[in-house]
Amino acid sequence: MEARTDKAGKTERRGILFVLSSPSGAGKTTMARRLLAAEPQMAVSVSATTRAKRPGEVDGIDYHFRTEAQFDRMVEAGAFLEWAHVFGNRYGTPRPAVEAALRIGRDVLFDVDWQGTQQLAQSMGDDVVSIFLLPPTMTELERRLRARRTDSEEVIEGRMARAAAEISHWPEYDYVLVNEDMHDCFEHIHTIVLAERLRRQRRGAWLTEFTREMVGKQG
Ligand SMILES: Nc1nc2c(ncn2[C@@H]2O[C@H](COP(=O)(O)OP(=O)(O)O)[C@@H](O)[C@H]2O)c(=O)[nH]1
Ligand SMILES: Nc1ncnc2c1ncn2[C@@H]1O[C@H](COP(=O)(O)OP(=O)(O)O)[C@@H](O)[C@H]1O
Repeated sequence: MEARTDKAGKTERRGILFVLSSPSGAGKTTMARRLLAAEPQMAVSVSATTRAKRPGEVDGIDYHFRTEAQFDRMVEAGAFLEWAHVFGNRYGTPRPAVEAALRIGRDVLFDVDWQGTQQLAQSMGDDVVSIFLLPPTMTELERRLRARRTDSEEVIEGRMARAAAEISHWPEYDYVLVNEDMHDCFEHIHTIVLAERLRRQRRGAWLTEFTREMVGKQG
C-alpha cells in the first residue's frame, strides 16, 4: 500500500490511530464498517483474544483467536501495543501490523475498550484520536442488542449490566457522539477523521517545507 505523499514523494504526515469505543450494541461495528467503506486506505487493527470464536467469526479477520498459553507467550514477547482483561477474557492489539501501517503514513482504526484506549494514548500520545459512542437511551441500547439477534438472553443481560460502567468512561475520550440517527453519526465520525488529518501539528514538516519554498520563490 502506498503511503500518502506530497509532490516531492515524502510522507506527508504520520498515520493517526482512530479509536472507537462504546458499550456493546451502541453501534461501533456498524460505524467502523461505514468508515472503512468510505476510507478504503484506512487499516484496521485485528486484535488477538482468548475468547471463544462465535459462529460466523473468521480467525484473522474478526480476531486472532488464541489459547491462554499462546496469549501468555505474546505478552512475554512484548508483542502487544496494549492488552487488557475484558469480561473474563483477554484482548490485545498486536504491535507489528500497527507499526507497519503507521510507518507508511496509513491511518489505523481500533475497536478497543476504555483500558485499551488509555494504554494507546499513553504510548502513542497525540497520534491517538479517541471517539466514544453513546446510545440515545438505555432502552434503545437494549433494543439494538436484541435486534442484532446474535446473543442469548443471558448474554444480553450481561452486556446491559456492564453498559453503565463502560459509559462512565466517556470523559476520557476526545470526542463523544450520541448515535441516534445512523447517517448523522457516521457523518460526524467522518468529519472528525477528515479534520484530524488536516491539523497543523500533523503536517508540520511538510508545511514548513512548502511555505519555505513558496516564500523562497517570491519576487
Ligand atoms: N483493550 C482492548 N479491548 C479490546 C480489544 N479488542 C476488543 N476489545 C474490546 O473488548 C470488548 C468485547 O469485544 P467482543 O468480545 O468482540 O464483544 P462485543 O464487541 O461486545 O460484541 C469490546 O469492548 C471491545 O472494544 C483489544 O485489542 N484491546
Ligand atoms: N443509529 C442507529 N439506529 C438504529 N440501529 C442502529 C444504529 N446504529 C447501529 N444500529 C443497530 O444496532 C445493532 C448493534 O450495533 P453494532 O454496530 O453491532 O454495535 P456494537 O459493535 O457497538 O456492539 C445492530 O443491529 C445495528 O444495525
